Amino acid sequence: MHPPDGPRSPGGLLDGLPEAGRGAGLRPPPAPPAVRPAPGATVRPDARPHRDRTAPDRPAQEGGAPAAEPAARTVVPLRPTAGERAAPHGLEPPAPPTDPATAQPEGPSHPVNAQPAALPPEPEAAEAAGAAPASPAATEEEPVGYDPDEVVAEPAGEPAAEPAAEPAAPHETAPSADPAAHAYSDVEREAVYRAIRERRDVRVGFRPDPVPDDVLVRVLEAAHHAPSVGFSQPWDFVVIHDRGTRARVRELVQRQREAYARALPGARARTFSGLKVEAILDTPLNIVVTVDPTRGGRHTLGRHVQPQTAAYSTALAVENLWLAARAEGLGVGWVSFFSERELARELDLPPHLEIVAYLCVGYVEEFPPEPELSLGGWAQRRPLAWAVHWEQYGRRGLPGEESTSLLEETIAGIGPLNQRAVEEARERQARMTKPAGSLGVLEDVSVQLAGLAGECPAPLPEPAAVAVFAADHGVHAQGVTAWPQEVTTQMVHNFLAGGAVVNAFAAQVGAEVTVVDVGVVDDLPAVPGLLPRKIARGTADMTRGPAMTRLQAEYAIEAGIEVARDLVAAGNRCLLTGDMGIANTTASAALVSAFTGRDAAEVTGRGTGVDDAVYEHKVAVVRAALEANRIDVSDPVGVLAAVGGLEHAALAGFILGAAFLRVPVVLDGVIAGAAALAAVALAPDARLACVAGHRSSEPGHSVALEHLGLRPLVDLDLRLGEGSGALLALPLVQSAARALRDVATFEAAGVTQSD
Ligand SMILES: Cc1cc2ncn([C@H]3O[C@H](COP(=O)(O)O)[C@@H](O)[C@H]3O)c2cc1C
Ligand SMILES: O=C(O)c1cccnc1
Repeated sequence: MHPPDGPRSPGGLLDGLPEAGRGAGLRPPPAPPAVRPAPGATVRPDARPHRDRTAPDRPAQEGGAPAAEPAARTVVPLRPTAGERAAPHGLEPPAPPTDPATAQPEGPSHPVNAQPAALPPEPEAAEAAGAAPASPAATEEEPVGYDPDEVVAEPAGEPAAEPAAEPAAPHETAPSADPAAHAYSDVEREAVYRAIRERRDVRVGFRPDPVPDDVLVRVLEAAHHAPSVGFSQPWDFVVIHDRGTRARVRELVQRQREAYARALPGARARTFSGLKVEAILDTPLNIVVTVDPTRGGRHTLGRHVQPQTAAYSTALAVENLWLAARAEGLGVGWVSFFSERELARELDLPPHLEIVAYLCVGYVEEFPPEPELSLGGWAQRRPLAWAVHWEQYGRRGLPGEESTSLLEETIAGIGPLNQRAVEEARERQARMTKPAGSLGVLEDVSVQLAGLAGECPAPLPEPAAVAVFAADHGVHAQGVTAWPQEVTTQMVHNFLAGGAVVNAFAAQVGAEVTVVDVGVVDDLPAVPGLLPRKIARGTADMTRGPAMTRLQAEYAIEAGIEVARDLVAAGNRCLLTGDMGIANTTASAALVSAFTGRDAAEVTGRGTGVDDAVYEHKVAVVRAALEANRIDVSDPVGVLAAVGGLEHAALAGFILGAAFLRVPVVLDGVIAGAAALAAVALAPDARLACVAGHRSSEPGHSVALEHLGLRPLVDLDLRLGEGSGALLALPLVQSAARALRDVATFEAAGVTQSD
């Protein structure tokens, strides 16, 4: 599946990002957040340390809507901006630090195929960089004996090994000024980090060779030295060689695997069918790791408020076992496709035990350089920078970097198409066995996808995921729709039960449906498939002032960015927009009018279907909302806050997130079009990641598409939303990509070209 110009790296979240795209300037700092909750319960705490918390509250307008005028904002300088950094998420592996004990790696890690940033270099590299080689003492084998006293002081109190280069006993060493005096030698540390880096969940390529008893004891000793809550050591290890037992366990696993496969959307199911999930019979032994949640008696220190810490402790034992196994050259595969009770019965375990892990252990032909699921395209490694927050969740940045908001970082990372890939794609289209231009708009789509991915041909845009952002609208109170507000909640339940149009279309084209609650009035159940990201219980009535506070709009945008990141990290290569929110065509019309300058009457449609009288009223409501708020298109977040919905803001973030990740985003109807106007106002190059799935019959949608310069792929008088139009376009986008990838050239197929 490599492009014709030779092998490439496995392809990370940010691979192919043209450097030109990294330095896009930041917008001027957004105007200050008016830190006030909207009427109704504000669900997210409305403050962050890096945002201005001192902005005085404004008196609420009648109806409780927050005031429009912003107060002064504390601007936190960004040093450097994400765009100025050499590689915000580490396109390069880190340069070897000269002293890994103290030096910070220069550059963050490659998101997929390099060492994590915190991990020092290979031993050779460390030595080449001037690190001291190991003394012979360091390589002498220590007997691995079990000393309970050692472990009582876990984990911080465990005696640190003396640096190998200075073999003096700790009590003889003069107090050192160096706080890292107890660090291991470079070589020892590298060995620790190497085991962590190269540990793999192995499922293929096991050898039948038996595992010698002494090796197995060492590995189990390592597991047994794990930290545990209240030093309860709640684990046990059942070592299984018996082939009959393993064959029966494998049958249980097979059944679960089949049930899981049946629940997968098409594209996922295809990838999954090629994935191995267990090596129960391929390995010479299996180890069942159990937890006894009662071990240690009634008063186990630390467990009484957090009973789950017993299982956590046992998981730590599994990790110790796994790392030790890696050092011994043993592969370990953790099988989780089983019903715990079924397996416990099969293994005749005492009923008070629970199973934490079922491990397949054996020597391997090789350790894959990356997780098998990453190499197989199932999921990708999240960059460390996504996971590190300073002082408060949401303030991101790696140590040594200035923290930045997700929105600022995302905007700064959105760039133009990769021109080399664009030209290669155009040139290839001209050589494909078809008359030039005969695939019409699909040729442009294929070129866009190549430019976006930075490689020609682009990866196929599958698997694909539609995110349906759901929220309610204060403007519903103005009587702009025939449907009661509770239909938003009811439809969310319908989506989750698989009964809506979005589900039917997604099933047809093999896409996954994720519903995101960013602002539904009602409480929603915690169920798989629903992401709870409620920012507020609906917006305020925009005819009386801003629909949201600025901070709520920012939170919603960031929620959308996060959803895009998560879906892409989970292996999706194409995102689709979806929406649900009774009355959201009214907010869409206001946004389209605000961003395009067109009159309310030109951009307001009948939504779910309203009669002439309600339609006239709806136009007047849109106009009133635009008059009640200060509209400044140079401040897109402010516009979203004024007349948008929480789902519009989240969709804008979702589009920005896709553009940042250089993954195509197929837009649905008027709600997505309105959100895309905001996204493109924030980052003009975000448009390059967008494919207009269809043209809805809402007039505001055509206006938005025209303003965005996007040509819709499907035009079928749809006016539903939910993601329906985007899903219908998905096979077209995928076909465009596949044609560029698979169609032979005239030279290759021996077909004569026209003169
Ligand atoms: C049963 C039902 C299912 C829907 N699915 C999408 N929408 C669409 O219609 C709503 C917007 O239209 P308006 O602004 O006229 O209220 C949104 O929820 C949108 O997703 C639906 C609407 C209804 C009633
Ligand atoms: O065209 C749309 O996107 C649309 C129309 C009506 C209701 N919801 C969405």
